Amino acid sequence: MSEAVTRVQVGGSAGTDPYEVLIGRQLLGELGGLIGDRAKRVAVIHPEALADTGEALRADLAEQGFEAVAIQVPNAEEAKTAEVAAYCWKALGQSGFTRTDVVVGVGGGATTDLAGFVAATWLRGVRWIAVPTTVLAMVDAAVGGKTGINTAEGKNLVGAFHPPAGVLCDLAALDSLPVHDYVSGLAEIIKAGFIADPVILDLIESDPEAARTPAGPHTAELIERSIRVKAEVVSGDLKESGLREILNYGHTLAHAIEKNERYKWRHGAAVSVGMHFAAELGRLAGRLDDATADRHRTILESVGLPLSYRYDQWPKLVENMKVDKKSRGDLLRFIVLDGLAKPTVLEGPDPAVLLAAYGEVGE
Ligand SMILES: NC(=O)c1ccc[n+]([C@@H]2O[C@H](COP(=O)([O-])OP(=O)(O)OC[C@H]3O[C@@H](n4cnc5c(N)ncnc54)[C@H](O)[C@@H]3O)[C@@H](O)[C@H]2O)c1
Ligand SMILES: O=C(O)C(=O)C[C@@H](O)[C@H](O)[C@H](O)COP(=O)(O)O
Ligand SMILES: [Zn+2]
Repeated sequence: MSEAVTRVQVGGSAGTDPYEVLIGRQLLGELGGLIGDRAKRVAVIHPEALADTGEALRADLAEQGFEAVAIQVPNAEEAKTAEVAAYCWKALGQSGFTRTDVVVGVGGGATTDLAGFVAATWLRGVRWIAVPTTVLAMVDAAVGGKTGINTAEGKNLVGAFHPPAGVLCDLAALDSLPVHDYVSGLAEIIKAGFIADPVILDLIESDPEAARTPAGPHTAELIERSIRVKAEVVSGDLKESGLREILNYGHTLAHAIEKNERYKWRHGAAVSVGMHFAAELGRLAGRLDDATADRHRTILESVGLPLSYRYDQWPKLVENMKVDKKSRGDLLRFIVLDGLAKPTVLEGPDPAVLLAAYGEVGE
């Protein structure tokens, strides 16, 4: 008997095509149907770490009658470059990829961001399907249509809003994920807890050690709740004209750290430090109560996420934050909390307050 599949709908308002996020096990049988009859060719973009998965998918799609190619890209952030995107465009061109053909991105958030970007830009936009294989990609990166690559100047500076035609979250994929990567994804789950769904925080706090593994008792619920938070936000504001900015909680500093580390840090680890900073900023700005601010440290630390970054790097981080997409002119803007699940924008904080908040984070 097949296990239950949960379906979460995304979009469908304001002229966007709705699509579904499927959460369950053994979901890859759904792929052919999502690709549809109009496609002749399918490109499966996958990272080196998932070479076997990528090849198995390609072979399966070929058996179903598609002209299927597998495009292997580097692991992690090394895939999110203009050079790798160009390599993928070349492979699509050589396969004769047309507007009815489909890209499938299988992997972590770096791979799905790249695959979505390649799909957004090829022929000015072809359909794509996300098959996220990390917890972070399931709960965040693969949902919502933000696609893109990094440049030397900053994180995700080149990209497009291009929602997928469907998202398949096969929980079985998480079993092969290194614990470091699993825990990194918990940062975005905790983010969803602080900005919108505090039950997420209660579930993690009930057994932080168990939350660190896919075998934990609340894994499926944590993933589903986080996807529902993301789905609701992006359904109301696909192109980030307002509400969607709350998903950037902790990201202003996080992206500055990632750039400073030349994209060698895991995104979730940087978001963890970034949320710690945002909590201190909220507290010092007089917005956030002490208990909720302190809760950030406790919960992030309890699952093994980092809280600190190098104090002496502050001037560089400030420079990096200026290219954050939420900036307007010379004004830095941060998402902070007015209380639990009450995200808001803090515009142009006093540099002294920013430094004081970083004083709590820097080591
Ligand atoms: N588009 C969005 O809305 C959005 C949201 C959040 C994060 N992101 C982006 O997502 C990226 C981070 O994604 P991530 O945390 O998934 O990291 P990742 O994609 O870098 O994956 C981490 C590592 O795990 C490997 N891997 C993936 N699945 C595996 C599996 N099942 N078993 C073993 N190894 C596996 C990858 O090849 C990589 O080496 C960042 O670039 C971030 O900017 C985008
Ligand atoms: O979907 C969003 O919107 C987010 O901000 C989710 C973030 O977790 C994600 O890291 C996103 O890629 C950041 O977007 P950016 O526009 O700040 O690059
Ligand atoms: Zn993120």
